[in-house]
Amino acid sequence: MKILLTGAGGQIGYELLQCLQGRGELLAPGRDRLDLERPDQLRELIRAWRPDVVVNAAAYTAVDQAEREPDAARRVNAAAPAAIGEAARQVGAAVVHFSTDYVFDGRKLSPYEEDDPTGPLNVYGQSKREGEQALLASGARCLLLRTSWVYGLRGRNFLLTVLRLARERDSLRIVADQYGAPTWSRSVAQCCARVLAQAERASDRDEWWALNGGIFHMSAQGRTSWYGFTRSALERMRLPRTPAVHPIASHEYPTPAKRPAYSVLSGARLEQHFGLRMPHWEQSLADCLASGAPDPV
Ligand SMILES: NC(=O)C1=CN([C@@H]2O[C@H](COP(=O)(O)OP(=O)(O)OC[C@H]3O[C@@H](n4cnc5c(N)ncnc54)[C@H](OP(=O)(O)O)[C@@H]3O)[C@@H](O)[C@H]2O)C=CC1
Ligand SMILES: Cc1cn([C@H]2C[C@H](O)[C@@H](COP(=O)(O)OP(=O)(O)O[C@H]3O[C@@H](C)C(=O)[C@@H](O)[C@H]3O)O2)c(=O)[nH]c1=O
Repeated sequence: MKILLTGAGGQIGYELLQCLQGRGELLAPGRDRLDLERPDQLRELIRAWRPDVVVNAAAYTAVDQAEREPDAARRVNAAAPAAIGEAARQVGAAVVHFSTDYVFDGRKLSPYEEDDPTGPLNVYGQSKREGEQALLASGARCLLLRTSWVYGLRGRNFLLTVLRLARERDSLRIVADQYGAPTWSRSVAQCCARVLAQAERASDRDEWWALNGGIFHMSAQGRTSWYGFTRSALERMRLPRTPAVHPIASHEYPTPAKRPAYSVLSGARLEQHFGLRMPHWEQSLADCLASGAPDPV
C-alpha cells in the first residue's frame, strides 16, 4: 500500500509514522516540502505520486490563536482537506483524516454519536467541521476519525503544559467544569493503523471503503475534567514536590476561544464496524507516563 502521510512531526503524525513504517511505501514530507496552505502543492503531489491512501494528520491546532487567525485556520483545516479530497478522488486514493470533539457545542449530557448535530463554539472547531464537510462532499473514499484531548510525551499538549507548570509553581488552577476524554496520541495511531490493516486485507478494497467510510469517533473510554486529568497525572508522576491543584470554573480561566462543557465521544460505531475499542483514559495515561521521560517543554 502506498501511503502519503502529512503532519508526521505532530503528536498523532509522529506516532503514525512509527506504526506505518515498513507497511509498503510511505511518503511523509515535512511542511518545507508540502505546505498545506498551498493547495497547488497538495494536488500536484497526489496526482504525481498516486498514493493508495492519504493520511492527513496535519492541522492548525492552536485553539486560542485561531480566534485571531481565522483565515490561517481555515486554509489548513478546511481548504487543504478540500484539495486533498478533490485530488484523491481523481487518482482513486482513499483519505484518512482527523477531526475533533470541538465540533460539538457541549450541551449534550451523554456521549456524542457520529450523527449528532455539530455546533462548534470556536474558530478551530468551525474550521475542522468545514474540513469534514469538504471531505465528505469531495466524492473521495474517506474515513474521518474524530478524537479528543490528545496528549503524549512530545509536542504541544495539556499534559506537558501542566507537568511544566507543576515544576514551576506552588499551586495550579485548573478548570473542573469541562468534561471529555484525554486520549494518548499513540493509541489513536495504533487504532488507525489497525483500521488501515483491515482495509489492506480486504479482498475488494473498493467495496471495503464503500462499506466502511464516513465519520468514526476514536477517543479514549471514560471521561474526566481537565482538573481530574491533572490530578491523575500528578499523582502518577510522583514529583519530588507536588503543587496544590485547585478546581475552578471556566469563567475563572478566561480564554479567547470558548470550549465545550462536555465533549465525550461514543466509541460504539468504531466497535461495531471494526471490532476495535480504545483503551480507558486512565490506563493510557499510566502507559504513556511509563513509556519514557517527557520532552522538555
Ligand atoms: N491535539 C488535540 O488535542 C487534538 C487533535 N485533533 C486532531 O488530530 C489531528 C492531529 O493533531 P495533533 O497531532 O495534535 O497536531 P499537532 O499540532 O501536534 O501537529 C500538527 C502537525 O501539522 C503540521 N502542520 C500545520 N500546519 C501545516 C501546514 N501549513 N503545512 C504542513 N504541515 C502543517 C505541523 O507541522 P509543524 O510541526 O511544522 O508545525 C504538525 O506536524 C488534527 O487533525 C487535529 O485537529 C483532534 C482532537 C484533539
Ligand atoms: C494551562 C491551563 C489550562 N487550563 C484550561 C484551559 C482550557 O479550558 C483547558 C484546556 O487547555 P488547553 O488550551 O491546553 O487545551 P485545548 O487547546 O483546548 O485542547 C484542545 O486542543 C484541540 C486541538 C482539540 O482538538 C481538543 O480536543 C482539545 O484537546 O484547560 C486551566 O484551567 N489551567 C491551566 O493552567
